[in-house]
Amino acid sequence: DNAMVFAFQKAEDVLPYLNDRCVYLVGMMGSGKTTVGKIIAEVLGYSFFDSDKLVEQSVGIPSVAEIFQVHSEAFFRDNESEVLRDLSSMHRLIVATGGGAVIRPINWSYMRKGLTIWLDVPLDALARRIAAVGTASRPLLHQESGDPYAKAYAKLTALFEQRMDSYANADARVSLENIALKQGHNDVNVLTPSAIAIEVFEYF
Ligand SMILES: Nc1ncnc2c1ncn2[C@@H]1O[C@H](COP(=O)(O)OP(=O)(O)OP(=O)(O)O)[C@@H](O)[C@H]1O
Ligand SMILES: O=C(O)C1=C[C@@H](O)[C@@H](O)[C@H](O)C1
Ligand SMILES: [Mg+2]
Repeated sequence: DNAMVFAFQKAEDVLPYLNDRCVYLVGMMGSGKTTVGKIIAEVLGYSFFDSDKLVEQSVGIPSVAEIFQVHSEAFFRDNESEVLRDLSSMHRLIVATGGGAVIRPINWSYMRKGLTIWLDVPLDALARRIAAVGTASRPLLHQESGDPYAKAYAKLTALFEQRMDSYANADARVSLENIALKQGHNDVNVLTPSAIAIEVFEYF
């Protein structure tokens, strides 16, 4: 599509500024770190890593939800920090971090070696996206009963309250609300992942 063609062009312009550094995408669950990160990596010719996936591989358990169940959130967080430490010694990577990676200061000491970008997405849009795919893979949002949208929205609100100052540590904030407004829309859902990737390049 057109946005992808434009993203490839824009990538060529911004590559010299990035200068082989890694890019860490931070943001709430469902903000698009994995989806947008893969596109950014593709157009830049960088390698993509998802820290949640790397933790699953290093622990030898195939899902974050099971790691939380079999071990604990603390065990997951310890492994997440080790993964980020290992990635921080590499170059030319796009890293989708876990939504909670920002809460540990040690993780910032690793991520600061590269460029950190906060994908800031309104909570109602997050809850809508997550309700559409179900909460089974996101243990902090999972609920056995009730309306998935309402439950996800309530939990996301509580998490965001605790974490917003930590997300704000990022070098840049990419606000989907602001991008949509700039383009004359009042719904962030019109923004495609490739259009968002292009906006991220503004901060390189
Ligand atoms: N721009 C977009 N428009 C519509 N849907 C999107 C957009 N970006 C991502 N999504 C959808 O939202 C859901 C969450 O996206 P994604 O998995 O990339 O988020 P994430 O930030 O990696 O979340 P997590 O922290 O839980 O891993 C996915 O189902 C994805 O397809
Ligand atoms: O926001 C969070 O705390 C999380 C986000 C996911 O990426 C996973 O890292 C895990 O489900 C926890
Ligand atoms: Mg992800």
